[in-house]
Amino acid sequence: MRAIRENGWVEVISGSMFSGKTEELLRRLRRAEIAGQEVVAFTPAVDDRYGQAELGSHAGHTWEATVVDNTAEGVRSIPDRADGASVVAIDEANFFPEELVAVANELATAGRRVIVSGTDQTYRGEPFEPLGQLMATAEYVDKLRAICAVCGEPATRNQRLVDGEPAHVDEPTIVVGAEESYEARCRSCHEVRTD
Ligand SMILES: Nc1ncnc2c1ncn2[C@@H]1O[C@H](COP(=O)(O)OP(=O)(O)O)[C@@H](O)[C@H]1O
Ligand SMILES: Cc1cn([C@H]2C[C@H](O)[C@@H](COP(=O)(O)O)O2)c(=O)[nH]c1=O
Ligand SMILES: [Zn+2]
Repeated sequence: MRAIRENGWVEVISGSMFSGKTEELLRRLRRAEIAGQEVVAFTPAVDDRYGQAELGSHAGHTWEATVVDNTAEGVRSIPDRADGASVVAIDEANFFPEELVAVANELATAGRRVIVSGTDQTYRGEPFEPLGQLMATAEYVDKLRAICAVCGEPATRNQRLVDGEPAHVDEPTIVVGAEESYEARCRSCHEVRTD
């Protein structure tokens, strides 16, 4: 006979910007709370779009969160700060370093339900780590699509715009922003300047 084990696991919610990742994360957290589970949420210090200590969606919904430095040290502080919570949520994972992969898996191995959300592609259309590694090692992955701002087809890509024009390939990878500097686009409509 097999022993009963209290397994934890990692769930990843990914996809383009505006695809509903944060709305989906908040939905899962609301349900966990209704089930009487202790929930803790973390957000990186770099993402100040919605104020400091909350997760926020483009539609304006929020959830109280602990702000963590987006450094290896900050990520390593998550298990201690998660205390006894059985559900650990991490939003905007694309701003965290690769140490997040080990920490998420460590928490799951210790029996926690870990829900990680973040966009999986840079504005260049490349993998946005650590999402690639998280998606590969997670038990559950949901990749959401937004609506392409140009043609209305399902959007999987992140269009960065500078003064209304496609951003150049040599720009920094990390630029915090929302509607003022990004659009969701499909593969055909996505553009990166190379001149
Ligand atoms: N191009 C778009 N496609 C779909 N939803 C959009 C788009 N632009 C704005 N939205 C809004 O964004 C909301 C999703 O916000 P959010 O959960 O914060 O997305 P994400 O976390 O994936 O960036 C949608 O419910 C909708 O109200
Ligand atoms: C594509 C891309 C995005 N970012 C930033 C822009 C936003 O602040 C977040 C994504 O937020 P969302 O909740 O998924 O809407 O990431 C970036 O810094 N670099 C990029 O290439
Ligand atoms: Zn399109």
